[in-house]
Amino acid sequence: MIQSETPASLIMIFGATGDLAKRKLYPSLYHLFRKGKLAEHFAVIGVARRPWTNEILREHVKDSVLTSIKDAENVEEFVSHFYYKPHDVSDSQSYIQLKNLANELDQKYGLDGNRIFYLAMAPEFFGTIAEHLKIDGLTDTEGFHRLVIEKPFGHDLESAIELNKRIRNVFSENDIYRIDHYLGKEMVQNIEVIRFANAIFEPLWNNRFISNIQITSSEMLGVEERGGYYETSGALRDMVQNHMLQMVALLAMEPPIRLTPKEIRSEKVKVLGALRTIEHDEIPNYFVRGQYGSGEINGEKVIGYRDEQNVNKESNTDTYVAGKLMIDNFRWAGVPFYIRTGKRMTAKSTKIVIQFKDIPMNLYYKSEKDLDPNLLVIHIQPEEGITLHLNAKDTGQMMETTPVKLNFSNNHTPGLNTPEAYEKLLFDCLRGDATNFTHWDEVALSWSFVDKISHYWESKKAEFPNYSAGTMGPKEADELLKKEGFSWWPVTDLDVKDC
Ligand SMILES: NC(=O)C1=CN([C@@H]2O[C@H](COP(=O)(O)OP(=O)(O)OC[C@H]3O[C@@H](n4cnc5c(N)ncnc54)[C@H](OP(=O)(O)O)[C@@H]3O)[C@@H](O)[C@H]2O)C=CC1
Ligand SMILES: O=C1O[C@H](COP(=O)(O)O)[C@@H](O)[C@H](O)[C@H]1O
Repeated sequence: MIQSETPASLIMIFGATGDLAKRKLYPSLYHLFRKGKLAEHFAVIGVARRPWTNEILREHVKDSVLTSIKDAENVEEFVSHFYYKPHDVSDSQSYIQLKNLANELDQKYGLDGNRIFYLAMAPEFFGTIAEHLKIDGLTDTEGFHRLVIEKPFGHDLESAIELNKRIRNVFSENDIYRIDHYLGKEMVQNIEVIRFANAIFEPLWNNRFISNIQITSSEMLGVEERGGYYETSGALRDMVQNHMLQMVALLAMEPPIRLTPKEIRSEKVKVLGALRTIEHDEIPNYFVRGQYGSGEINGEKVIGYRDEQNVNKESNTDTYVAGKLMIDNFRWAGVPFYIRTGKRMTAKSTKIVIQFKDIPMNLYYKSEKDLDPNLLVIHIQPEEGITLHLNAKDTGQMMETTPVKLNFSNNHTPGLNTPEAYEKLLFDCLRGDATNFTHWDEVALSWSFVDKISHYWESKKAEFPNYSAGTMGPKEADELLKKEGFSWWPVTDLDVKDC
């Protein structure tokens, strides 16, 4: 049975003064509190370097909640559960003080020794913090101890293995919750339900009926203040290694025998393991990289990537990636999964388009127009919904066909307010449900796939910039599909208009 309330817990947020905590974690915790999903028995300790007090943190949390939730109520009561501890991540004394405060709050709120350690900090600190939590006794209580880790989980396979070793010395795999916030998105979670709860899709979900699958995640924003981080990452590590490959795995996996984290993960792992390995010189046939130059977004001039703050003037960093993935198994042999993601593109949109094969013959061959292929579009964001593109008879005397759409839109359902990804993920973690977090095996396979591409790219100088801000990426990305008789479905034309 699904628990509707979380167990008593102490949540310790490392990086409590940072951007992620303010924009995502506090509003999400507040939503859980307001919906009655957060147990009355909860306390939060915010941890960071700056010398704040409980009062300053509470004001900060209040501000974060009121900025993002207009009709927030009982905010004073919510923030009264928050405490702050200035901290030095490499000093044992600091952890001992933290432990004393945690033990005190355990008693005060009746938290049963349950603890969640949320590391909302730069990844270089993850290993050190995990080790200190154990050495300095913060995990010495009776209850559960869970470690929530933000991305990026390593920079490549080697660094990810190293990091994993360090945290696994302290926490078991079952207690490690590696966040991929796309797995908390309503429509990403819906992929599984659309596939496995509808008799009409699953029989067609294979290489006999599907011609190709396209996943686009485009952003209008540039790198903003994250130039320093992005220079070491690029779109391949920032988006493909995690979010894009996770969506591929959910679309391609076999039905799990049970809806348990273990069974679902095991099916996803099989997909990632079946990704065709692309060797060095073949990479240009499968992957295209791009970097934005100056251009226009919403009628405003914007600078190119190389002129952004903390970015090298001759940077070779990819801000765009398009690729063809082949899954070499019985179900998917021969079906390309095209992915593309980038910054400073025409629209903010994440969509999945499943294109079905053409019917064997067109009875309406006398018509001027070709029949449009059937498409199933899963709208991840900003609209949330699904659209099925069919052909129907055009009204009138003639037997002409016209494309029609069957739409379901979450955004247009009255009273339905989709929770933020972080709200769902925090709720799951508090309940001990790791389904929508990435298992180490998935992380390792994703890195080994991506490493081949990044090694190749790092060995070659790119002709950057190669797309203007405000466009859908370099022309090579169109050619990638054109040579196989396909083209990218334009994301904005596929929007859900009504339901
Ligand atoms: N922001 C976002 O939208 C997203 C962030 N992430 C990930 O979340 C993590 C946090 O990102 P973000 O909040 O943006 O980062 P910020 O730079 O905004 O915040 C970093 C936090 O770490 C604290 N900190 C830094 N150094 C130390 C130290 N030596 N000891 C103790 N605390 C320290 C800072 O506090 P102080 O300065 O007070 O010490 C601050 O609270 C990163 O791993 C990032 O990749 C992932 C997805 C999205
Ligand atoms: O993880 C990341 O995701 C965001 C895009 O997330 P979305 O929910 O807005 O689609 C991206 O901007 C960022 O660079 C990356 O680190």
